[in-house]
Amino acid sequence: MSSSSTSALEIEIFQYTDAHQSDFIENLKEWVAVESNSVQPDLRKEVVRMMALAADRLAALGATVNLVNLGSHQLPDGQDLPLPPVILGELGKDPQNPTICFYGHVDVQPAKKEDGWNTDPYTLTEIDGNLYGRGATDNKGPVLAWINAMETFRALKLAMPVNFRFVIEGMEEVGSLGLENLLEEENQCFFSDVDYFVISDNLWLSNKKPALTYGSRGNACFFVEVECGSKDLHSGTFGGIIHEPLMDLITLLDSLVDPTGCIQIPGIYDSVAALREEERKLYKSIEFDLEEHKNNSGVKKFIFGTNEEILLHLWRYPSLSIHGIEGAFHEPGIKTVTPAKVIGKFSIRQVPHMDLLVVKQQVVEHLKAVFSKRNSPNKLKVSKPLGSKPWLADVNDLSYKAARRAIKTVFGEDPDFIRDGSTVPVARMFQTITQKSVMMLPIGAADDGEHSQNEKISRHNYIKGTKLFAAFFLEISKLHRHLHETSHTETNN
Ligand SMILES: NCC(=O)N[C@@H](Cc1c[nH]cn1)C(=O)O
Ligand SMILES: [Zn+2]
Ligand SMILES: [Zn+2]
Repeated sequence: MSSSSTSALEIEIFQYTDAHQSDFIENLKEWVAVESNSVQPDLRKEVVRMMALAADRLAALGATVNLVNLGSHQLPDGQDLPLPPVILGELGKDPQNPTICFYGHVDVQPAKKEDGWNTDPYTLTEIDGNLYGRGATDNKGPVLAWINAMETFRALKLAMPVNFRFVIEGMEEVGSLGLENLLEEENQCFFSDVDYFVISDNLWLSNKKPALTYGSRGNACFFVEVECGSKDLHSGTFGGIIHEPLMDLITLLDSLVDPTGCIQIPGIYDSVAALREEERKLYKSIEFDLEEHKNNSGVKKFIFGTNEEILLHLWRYPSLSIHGIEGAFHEPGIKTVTPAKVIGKFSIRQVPHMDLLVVKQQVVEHLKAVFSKRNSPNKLKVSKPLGSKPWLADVNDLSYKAARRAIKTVFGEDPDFIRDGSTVPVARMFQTITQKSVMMLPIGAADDGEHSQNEKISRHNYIKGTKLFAAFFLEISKLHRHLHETSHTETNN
């Protein structure tokens, strides 16, 4: 449905988009077919191939594309592995137009059919209006939707209403390695004329209602390692007479959070920004369907029972999750061995105004204190391999106004204004480094299953997302020009 204020130009653009749905879906099929998994080193060549495909598509639109080499990084075994290049692309330099920098990533989380997928994760498959495949929503679909919107203007021979800049990376799923340095280096060059940053790498809060995102949590990832010696031991020969590393580790992991979700590390909540009354009211007014969210998760019961508590704990309080134990036996069957070294992996989602250095110190002190009570002779090591800060935007920025109007035009309703419990490290990087406006404009629905089995984007969201981006180009162009004409007139008077 389109609102009554849809212009003739928008109608022409939307009709083109509808008529070319199959082409746009074919493009997504081609991208999903590339197993650009950035987590597994032996698939790095596929990430590099994916970057080249994305660069070609931008170049076909007439963009100048630079594949920037980021050097290499060290794997846990000490081996050096080249990082995939980052795409810096640009199209348009009209001084009358606003310059929008779009960020996206084309690497994906790992996926195997045997993990429980109903279809091959690398063959985009449409079932009941949903397009299933790894990366369909995170993040290949949204990146292509932006490109489709540009392609529509080009195909209809319409003047581009904005200047485009692109940052497309291939290491987002492992913490955007190497990106921050590049952004700092390019701040006065590539980013110098950017007015607005737009990121489309998160989901709506609802399965059906569009959203605009003005905040995301950061993340501090921790490894806690316990080692008793250089080799695994037979539990019949040594069990009961040694301090087993896995027992030490389980005690340490068990000490982190209580069953109400409250983090047990002393001091961790000390600097969390106090909740303001307007904020509480805002949460009350958001249309959030707790039952729908529960169904999307597949679990029977959440820790919290009200919308407000759930949103507070997802968006503006820290949370701690345990992700795995390296070195512990995890295959089917029985193995009566005690591992010599185990590494527990957990992360703490950061909110304003937590400080990563302070958090690390609190974690280390807590783990050491718990460990010392066990009188274990084993070696304890704690490290923080990755840390990203939270991000919070000003919803009065012009880009939010433009996006809100575009959403109303395309979806016929106002968006929810939401924060995101997950982390898009680049949002905070753009904001801190460039001091420019950053907005997250998601097109995926809450049930898209990012990082999960049977990830999808619906045909509806992919196509409407394409229209949304096109409508956004027009709205931000209008508002930006108006603002600059007004300020120019004021200066002259
Ligand atoms: N859609 C964004 C996303 O899923 N981001 C990851 C990024 C991350 C954070 N810590 C390590 N990686 C997320 O888990 O939030
Ligand atoms: Zn993503
Ligand atoms: Zn992701």
